[in-house]
Amino acid sequence: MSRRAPKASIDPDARKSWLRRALPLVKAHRGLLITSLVLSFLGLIVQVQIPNLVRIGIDKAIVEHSGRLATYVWAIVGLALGQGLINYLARLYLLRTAYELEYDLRNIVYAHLVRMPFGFYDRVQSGELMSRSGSDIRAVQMYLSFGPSILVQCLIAVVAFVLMLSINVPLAIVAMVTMPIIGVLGVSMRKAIFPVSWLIQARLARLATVVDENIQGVRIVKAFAAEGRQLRSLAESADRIRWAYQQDARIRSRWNPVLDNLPRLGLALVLIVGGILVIDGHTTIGTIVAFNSYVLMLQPPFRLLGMMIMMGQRASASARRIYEILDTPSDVVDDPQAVAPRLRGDLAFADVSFAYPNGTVALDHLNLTLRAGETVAVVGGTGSGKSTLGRLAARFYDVSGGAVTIDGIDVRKIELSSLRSQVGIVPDEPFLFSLSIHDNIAYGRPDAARAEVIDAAEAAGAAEFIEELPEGYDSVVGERGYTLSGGQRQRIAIARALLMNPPILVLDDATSAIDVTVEQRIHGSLKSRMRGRTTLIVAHRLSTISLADRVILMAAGRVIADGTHESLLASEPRYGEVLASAEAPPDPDPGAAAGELSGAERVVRR
Ligand SMILES: Nc1ncnc2c1ncn2[C@@H]1O[C@H](COP(=O)(O)OP(=O)(O)OP(=O)(O)O)[C@@H](O)[C@H]1O
Repeated sequence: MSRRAPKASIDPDARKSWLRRALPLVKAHRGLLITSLVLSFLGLIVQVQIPNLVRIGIDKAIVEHSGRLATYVWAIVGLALGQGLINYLARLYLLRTAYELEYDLRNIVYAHLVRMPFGFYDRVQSGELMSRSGSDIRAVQMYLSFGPSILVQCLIAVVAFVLMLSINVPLAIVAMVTMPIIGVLGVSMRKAIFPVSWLIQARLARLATVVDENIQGVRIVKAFAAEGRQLRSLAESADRIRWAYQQDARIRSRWNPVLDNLPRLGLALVLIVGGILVIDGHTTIGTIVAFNSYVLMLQPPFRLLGMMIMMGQRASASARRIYEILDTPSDVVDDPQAVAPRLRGDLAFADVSFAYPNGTVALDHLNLTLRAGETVAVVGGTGSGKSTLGRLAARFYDVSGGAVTIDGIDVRKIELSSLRSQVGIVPDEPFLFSLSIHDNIAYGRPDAARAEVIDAAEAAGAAEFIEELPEGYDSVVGERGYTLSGGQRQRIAIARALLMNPPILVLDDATSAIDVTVEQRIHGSLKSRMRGRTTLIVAHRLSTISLADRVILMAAGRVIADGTHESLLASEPRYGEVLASAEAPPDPDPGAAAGELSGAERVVRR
């Protein structure tokens, strides 16, 4: 299916009101919107003619016997059919406008989200983002598309009132008496309901977060036998929602009977005043019947006024939240003079300092150079800044001080897409998509041939277990790849990075879940694949460190020692300490013989 780009964007001027900022989007679809509004106005004009025709039919054909009843009946049927057709078209165009607007809004928000830097995702909760890109977009869309249509429907009141005035002035005024009251009460009810419905939305979002965490974290919940606790937190959230819904029901049941019965009061008033007028010979029976219809016909638009005000309040709050995303600039963007060279792989950190957006200092005036083709293991205590090195090399974040360079070029001067295709990162908890294994490995190069995918899988030591799966490379892995063990997922992630053949490869604890014996087996192929490639390995295990030519030891965001494994072992007591704490205790693991540890098992062991 072809994808069309959004037809317009949101006005970037944050000083303007939310509606004015959204105007370019509405204008881009004005053809559809105006067609739907004109059609619904036409429909209303036809609709108000029907009671009038009933009036003439009763008065002429039934009371005065001066016309054929069938003529009026057919005319009414014809008008009703015409109105049905017009309403059908009006609704069709209105819904098309609504979904076109929603499509554009979704694409605008999503295009912005994918451009957001990592720091943004560190701050914002995924549940919150889901809600912004779901219900908030819908609330804005509803108001932009249905708002004008409700206004047009309210015009029916004006048209019908004019028509009633032309028939009988006093009775027209009587018929309209209850309408302003319905309007005012409708608005008051919505005002009373709005805070509660807002609370319901917020609590539903909270519940969604709890459910989301329960599902995402089900392995940890089960591993810690915390089902009871999780259920209690779920019940708490559900309870809060129940309370809010009860408040909503209380307000509605207080207001609705009044709002429902006011039109009946209108009918009674029309009957009594109209009845007197008929008895006195000032009007006809047909007029009373027609005015009855008008009283009933006019009531919904007046009630809609209240709804429109509420929709407006909700849309304004939703728009504010959406604009918050759109107004957050992406600080990691391409420099206008950025280049896209084929990199050799000389990677250098020159006096690099870096703090995460929350202020945590991760690197402190760090200096490190990796020559092209060199394999370096980074060792250090937890939180010493090892993983941060790879994230800065791929420019997931920008340094706070100093510079990261590749082949002497500052990474901020290299086009992001070029940089990221040439710096491959394999994290310790890789993310797999619920696609086939082939597609997961070929994620960075969707056009890769099956032979290349198999070759990468072989180098990563994944080919063997993949071939044993019932559908081999076409097996679809469960959501996030959870049908595979942790080590199997890691090997697929390594294959995914190797297939890209990047000149710089960062293995961030990427073999931590792979059983040592399996790791030993794939060492040969990994080593040959690392040859000629600059490889940075964040390592805890001796077996992994042995893949490297050189080892650096990190502490508190700095390099504190640099040398071969043997020289560090001999000269640097802190190196021995870090290794000892990482290696201990050797675990006589019955599962290890069969393969790797699953995610939950590893969590339990940690
Ligand atoms: N996204 C983040 N937001 C804020 N602080 C972070 C983030 N990621 C890491 N940190 C902090 O930055 C510091 C360095 O983290 P880093 O992940 O580089 O350490 P590490 O040496 O790889 O640790 P480990 O071996 O435990 O993975 C730590 O204090 C950590 O808490």
